[in-house]
Amino acid sequence: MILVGPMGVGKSTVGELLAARLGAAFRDTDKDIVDTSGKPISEIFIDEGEPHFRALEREAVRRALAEHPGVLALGGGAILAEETRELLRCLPVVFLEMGLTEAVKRVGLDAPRPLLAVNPRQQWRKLMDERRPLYAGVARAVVSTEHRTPDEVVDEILEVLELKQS
Ligand SMILES: Nc1ncnc2c1ncn2[C@@H]1O[C@H](COP(=O)(O)OP(=O)(O)O)[C@@H](O)[C@H]1O
Ligand SMILES: O=C(O)C1=C[C@@H](OP(=O)(O)O)[C@@H](O)[C@H](O)C1
Ligand SMILES: [Mg+2]
Repeated sequence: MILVGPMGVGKSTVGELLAARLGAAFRDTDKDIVDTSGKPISEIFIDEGEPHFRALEREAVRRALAEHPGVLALGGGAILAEETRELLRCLPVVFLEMGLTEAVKRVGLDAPRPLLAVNPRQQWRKLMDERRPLYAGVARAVVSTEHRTPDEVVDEILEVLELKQS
């Protein structure tokens, strides 16, 4: 199962819980990139620039999809690559979503995201206008994460994918 959606929506948090619930392994392409390159994502953006990060990301996603049968969280911008969208076709992809106010709140609580470092509200709107159709296009199901704890988001994912034990 693959989780996509914008920065801060909870892909990493929910992915880990979902994997535990399914007794499956969890993997996160952002973490793979950090482990391989030996530095945080914010530093890769500063030192090598976003195009280089996107190339590392395409490779990390390709490898994870080939190697990893469990739950996989992608970085928020991974679906910008057509090659990645093509690889996701026919896979159980879930689009986690939330609105602007919630996004600004959550991203502020967490590790720095270079793309929202300056004027987060305006940047968020711009990113989501571009990305919403891409997320929706690859997803088999859309799950709202607002007013839900990460555990409740897991319940909803299992429900919509009809994997829930009754
Ligand atoms: N359902 C939720 N409700 C409230 N806060 C959440 C929820 N899911 C995640 N968070 C918080 O939002 C922040 C971003 O979560 P994270 O899992 O890193 O998102 P992503 O991987 O999508 O960028 C973290 O501080 C996390 O604790
Ligand atoms: O949306 C994006 O372009 C990005 C999302 C981040 O991952 P999360 O979605 O896990 O925050 C990380 O890959 C990088 O900062 C770029
Ligand atoms: Mg993440």
